[in-house]
Amino acid sequence: MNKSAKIWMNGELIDWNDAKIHIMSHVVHYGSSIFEGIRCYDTEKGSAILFLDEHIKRLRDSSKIYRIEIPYSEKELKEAIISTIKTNEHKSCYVRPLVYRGQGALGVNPYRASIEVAIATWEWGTYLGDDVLENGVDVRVSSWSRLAPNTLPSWAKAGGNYLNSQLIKMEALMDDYAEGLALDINGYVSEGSGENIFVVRDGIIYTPMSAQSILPGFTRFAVMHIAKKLGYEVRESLIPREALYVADEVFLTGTAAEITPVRSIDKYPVGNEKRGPVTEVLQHNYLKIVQTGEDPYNWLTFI
Ligand SMILES: Cc1[nH+]cc(COP(=O)(O)O)c(CN[C@@H](CCC(=O)O)C(=O)O)c1O
Repeated sequence: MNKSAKIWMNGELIDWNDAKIHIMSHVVHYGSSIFEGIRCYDTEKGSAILFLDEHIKRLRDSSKIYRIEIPYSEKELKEAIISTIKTNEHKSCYVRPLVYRGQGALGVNPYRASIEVAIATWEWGTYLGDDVLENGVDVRVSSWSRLAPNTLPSWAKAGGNYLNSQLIKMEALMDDYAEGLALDINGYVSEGSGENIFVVRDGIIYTPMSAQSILPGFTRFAVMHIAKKLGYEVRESLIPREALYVADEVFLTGTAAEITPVRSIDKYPVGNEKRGPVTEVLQHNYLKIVQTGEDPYNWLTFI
């Protein structure tokens, strides 16, 4: 992992190696954290954070769902993020704001634990490996379902949700796949351990509905917006597992994953087993924004 000089913790910028928490923190025992994954890009017009306002709002939403009172305003969090990026002298980086329940008293009851806030930044290349944005990845359908509705809320980006993601990821890696795709409890396609998914068939672009145990991602939003602007029909719909096997194209989207083509699923080849034309044009339009800084949709915050 590419360490940076400083991590912001509760208002202070401290050395990376000193950014520690107590073992008796509630979060260590009960997974009581919420977080965001944000990218700052070194665009031709300068460094810019993609979807900053949206990520901070989703962090706020996650805190509301888990009844966590974040002790900083959205403005203060944004300023802290920008300050941390600049202190660490990043031109581009990945940003991880984290809110967690600290010390106080153990036991499930979270209300007696303190609320702590940290912001880490580091340089993080392509999420699923080098050259995958062009060559794609091999994935499998997981034997683990995505979170069941009304159990762990998938719209909250909470640490505990990623225990399900870890099971999906470990199972995929054990069989030499780059990623696992989970179905929802009804057997319809949901999402990857850390990404949303899109399926292209006969020129129509499909993606699971936001109520199908997914984290409704901003990259998913961006891809849907760009696709509609380009004249594609985009459908949020139930996608049966077998649709994956007869798709013309499949790709994953996420802040870390960006737009990653899928070249095979459960050893079934997808299309020509490489990035398809629809995936390529969407990837080109998405990356053009973060590379050139030309921002027709006002998604960038220049710092
Ligand atoms: C479960 C999940 N689903 C969808 C997405 C896509 O959301 P968005 O980034 O807003 O387009 C992410 C982001 N995954 C983040 C964390 C990855 C990690 O390993 O940690 C990310 O991509 O930053 C998820 O974790």
